[in-house]
Amino acid sequence: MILDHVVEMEHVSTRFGRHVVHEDITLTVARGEILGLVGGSGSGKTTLVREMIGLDQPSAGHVSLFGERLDRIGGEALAALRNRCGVLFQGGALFSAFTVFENVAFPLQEYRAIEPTLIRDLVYMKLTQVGLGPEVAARLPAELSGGMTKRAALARALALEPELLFLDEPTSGLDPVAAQAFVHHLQNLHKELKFTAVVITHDLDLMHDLCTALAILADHRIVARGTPAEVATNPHPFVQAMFSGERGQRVFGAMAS
Ligand SMILES: Nc1ncnc2c1ncn2[C@@H]1O[C@H](COP(=O)(O)OP(=O)(O)OP(=O)(O)O)[C@@H](O)[C@H]1O
Repeated sequence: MILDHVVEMEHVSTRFGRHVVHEDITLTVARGEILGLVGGSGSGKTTLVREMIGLDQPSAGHVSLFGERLDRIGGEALAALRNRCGVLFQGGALFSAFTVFENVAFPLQEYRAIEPTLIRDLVYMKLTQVGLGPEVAARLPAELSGGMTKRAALARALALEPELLFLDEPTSGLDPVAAQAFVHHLQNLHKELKFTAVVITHDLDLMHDLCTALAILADHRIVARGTPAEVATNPHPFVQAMFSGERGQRVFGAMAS
């Protein structure tokens, strides 16, 4: 069977001046998988994701999104590809002066010519999908709890029914109970909507419960890539520090030993 690759990065190197971030990275994201992108602070996770959607260009190598080489297409074609992606930024990043309704409606008004009544129905549908009641629609972001903010931001990221979802530390700032509920919700949505996702995370529970694959970024390269169970047994020192510690052992148990 030929795997359908949503993202393909080939021999990607990234430098900012003399500062080397990535060196010869080859990484694919298969349709339907939830790939956890894991690495230390400053290891280049965000930059890698920005390159996947053409917001940054690598210094060498190339990136394909939905089978199209990003270095070979123009602005309009790139915008069309980006519209097939949803992004959940770290911390939610809702527009603070807009209500939840207006935040979720924004991509629908911006990118699609849709009747106002249909927009209203779609917004309420998205809110239901992420587990928010209609009473939340009129609230401002400042009036939401951390968990509700994440859910509202997820509703906005899902507004255009993306094939590919980028989640930047989706559980950061949530207490363990809210984090677990959010991950559980993402799992159910993934079953229902069958999107592909790339998740930047440091959360071992999320890696264990949500990710179908992990890619570990260290020493400017992808040093491990595979199922969470495969990656947990990788001998690279960064991987071992992460998975063999007390918390890693508790979450991954026998997998990492
Ligand atoms: N536009 C830029 N100009 C110069 N340096 C940059 C730029 N963008 C990123 N960097 C540098 O590249 C490195 C990787 O940054 P990046 O944000 O991708 O890391 P990260 O793994 O996402 O970090 P964190 O987990 O802390 O968010 C950092 O040293 C950062 O300072």
